Amino acid sequence: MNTAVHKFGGSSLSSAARYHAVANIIISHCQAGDSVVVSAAGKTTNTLVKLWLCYQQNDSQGTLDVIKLLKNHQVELISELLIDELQETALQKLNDELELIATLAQQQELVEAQLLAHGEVWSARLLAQYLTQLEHKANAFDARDLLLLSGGQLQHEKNQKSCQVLNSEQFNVVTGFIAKNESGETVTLGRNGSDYSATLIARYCNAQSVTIWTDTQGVYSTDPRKVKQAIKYAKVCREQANLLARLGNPVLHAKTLTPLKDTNIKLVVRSSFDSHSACTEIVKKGNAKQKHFLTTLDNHDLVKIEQLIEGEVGELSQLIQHTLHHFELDSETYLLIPAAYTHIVINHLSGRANLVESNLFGLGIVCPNDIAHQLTQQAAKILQKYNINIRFAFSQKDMPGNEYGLVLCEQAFDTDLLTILHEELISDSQELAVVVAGLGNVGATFITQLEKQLVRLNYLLPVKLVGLVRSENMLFCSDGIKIHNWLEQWQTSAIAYDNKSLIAALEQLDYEHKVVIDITASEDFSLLYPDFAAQDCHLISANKYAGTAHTTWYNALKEKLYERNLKWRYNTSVGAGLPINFALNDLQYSGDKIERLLGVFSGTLSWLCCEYDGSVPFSELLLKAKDMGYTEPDPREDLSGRDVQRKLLILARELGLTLDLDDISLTPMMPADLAQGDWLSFLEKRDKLDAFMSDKLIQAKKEDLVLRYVAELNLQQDKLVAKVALSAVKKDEPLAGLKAGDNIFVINSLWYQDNALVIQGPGAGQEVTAAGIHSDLYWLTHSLIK
Ligand SMILES: Nc1ncnc2c1ncn2[C@@H]1O[C@H](COP(=O)(O)OP(=O)(O)O)[C@@H](O)[C@H]1O
Ligand SMILES: N[C@@H](CC(=O)OP(=O)(O)O)C(=O)O
Repeated sequence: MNTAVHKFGGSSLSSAARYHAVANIIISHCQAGDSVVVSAAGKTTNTLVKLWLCYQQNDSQGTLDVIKLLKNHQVELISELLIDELQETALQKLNDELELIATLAQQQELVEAQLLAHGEVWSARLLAQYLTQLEHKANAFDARDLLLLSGGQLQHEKNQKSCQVLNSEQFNVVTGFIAKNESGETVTLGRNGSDYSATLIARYCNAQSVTIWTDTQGVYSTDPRKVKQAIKYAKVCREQANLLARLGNPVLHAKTLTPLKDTNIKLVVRSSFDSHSACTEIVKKGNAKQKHFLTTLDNHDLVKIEQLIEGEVGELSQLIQHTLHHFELDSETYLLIPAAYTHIVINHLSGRANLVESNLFGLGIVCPNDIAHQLTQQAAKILQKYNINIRFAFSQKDMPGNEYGLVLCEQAFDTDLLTILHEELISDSQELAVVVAGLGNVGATFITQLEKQLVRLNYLLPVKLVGLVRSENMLFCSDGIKIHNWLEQWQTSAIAYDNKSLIAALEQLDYEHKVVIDITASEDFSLLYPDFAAQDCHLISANKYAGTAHTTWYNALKEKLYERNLKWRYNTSVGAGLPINFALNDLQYSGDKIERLLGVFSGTLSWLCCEYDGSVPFSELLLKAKDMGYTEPDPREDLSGRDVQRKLLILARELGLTLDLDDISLTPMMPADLAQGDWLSFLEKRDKLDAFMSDKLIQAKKEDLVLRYVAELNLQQDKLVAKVALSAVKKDEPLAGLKAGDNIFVINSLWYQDNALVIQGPGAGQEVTAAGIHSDLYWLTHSLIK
């Protein structure tokens, strides 16, 4: 049977609400037979360690206080999650256990590992009971019945047998972090060790995959809680993940990868807070680019050790329950030890260890071949510039293909400094993958222009065209599509398109940044934007649908993009390449307040209104425009004004207004009943349209006015005016002086009150629209290197 192992860390189980979320993930992502490995809820292990310290210091009041703290937390979880008999039994059991802990403490009989194990026992039991209460078959297992160590070595054969008790008919909720030794005593696998428990159980059960569910969406270039610009990596190779862990990074425990050696068990890190977001897959060597990482170490001591014995680092880590980093430099061996445990290590090594430096803070740099030295020097320079005293800086080859650098300093660096280091050391390593959807006139022109534009973009950041998408086919080439013969590649290598395959192809892209450029006019395609965001793709749209979708959907999309630090540009969805979005944003950023926005936003209706002078019936002009390709296939789509209404909504939202399409009054440029029926039936009734337009023109001429199809947003009055309609305008107004086919935007603001700011020019056309999309792509690329 294909089983999977899912591990939920303390951060995923910190409250009743989180247990509930975890249960939902299990119900939706796991099958019966899967194992769910859990850590202690929230910071329970830290609290248990505190209890152990009080006990050791004979602080009986402190011991009782911490027991009370543990009790309150567990009682709260149980009371919020379980009901009736299940709750009663669980509370009783907890009470008995806490009483026993208190008694053992009083009798000086507490055992450290046995005490620490309670955290995992409580969370496994509670989660299994909660799943049972939700009517799913689940059972809690104590890993001490599954994982045996003898002489510090895991007993693989025995453990494999023991793991056969894991049942294929239910969810098996297993305690992480703990195991037992040959004397039946509890042993722990080291702080953060539940990741290791999960991969061990996966190996023993022959599972297909291990998912480490945590509170970040994967493995990032640095701690995303500290650096907003941290880059989430789609793939990280095992060697680099291991090195990162050995430098003390908490996202994966250092031993996690050991059980996966020589197996094809898939390992992913994903968020239990956002279970649909793209994750990080930890892959075998050669299946991912080498990445750049920064990791920090807090308050460590540097100790020189004589003649390190094989396996001793492991033993010492076990002794202090923390991963220890060791390295050799100038034929000396050094150990980096969390300062609180240095005395234990030095005592244990009785005379073979000397303290070299104490209370150091460190920056670890994990990077591709041959640049660790350069990056370490660069980091040291930056730190010195910020008055950080450096005690030690070196770089090392870890194993073939892996390098790292370590800078040890006297002071801790705050998140601002880490952000600067990230910007200076990591940014250069990034690449942007471009996927273009929609290969019509504008799409094809965009790609032709891209060949030249890449030279400019690559100056900022390496940019590669990796995907082309049409409604029925798609072409993905993760190393980059050769632009000069993309059509040939398309013809030989494009595969059938469907939404699922597109998302899977985006997920596979091993790039720091990805962008989907939507040059389709498809509403269905725009509905995939949240999925693109979940795959960490930036968005550039010429398509207007997402920008004018219902507020709830639109806001949820914006929120999702914001959370992931993703950008969305849609410069060409209004006015093709005209910089109207830039202008509105720029004015607002510089403190201006827009009071009125007026304009002609449709090239087709602009042409029709400018050309129509009554000398020929309006419908004749309309058919001419259709023949010249100026209109939609059914020109009534243009006359309906819906497209203009959408554009006005996009601009209104750019001004921060919360509007929906229905909030913009729309009067089409034709009698309402002409919208019904097919094109031929419309042609039969074209006289009606001619009479409608002729009336409007006669009336306008009488008042010495001209006709324009106008979109208006007026924020001056108490009540917002947002409307789209045919209007008669004065001949000396900017709207009147419009060139046939052009768009015009007239902006009145605090600074442009009487004399409006006017942007005018072609609002359609493949060259200018494609160039407008390039403007967005350039902006995005530039924003990524900042
Ligand atoms: N490069 C990184 N990528 C992701 N998370 C990181 C990284 N560096 C540090 N972290 C930290 O690791 C934490 C997850 O580890 P941990 O707290 O042990 O989770 P859990 O309780 O799920 O085991 C994150 O909250 C994050 O702050
Ligand atoms: N509860 C243990 C083991 C563990 O792995 O926890 P977490 O998955 O929360 O890092 C600890 O705090 O060390």
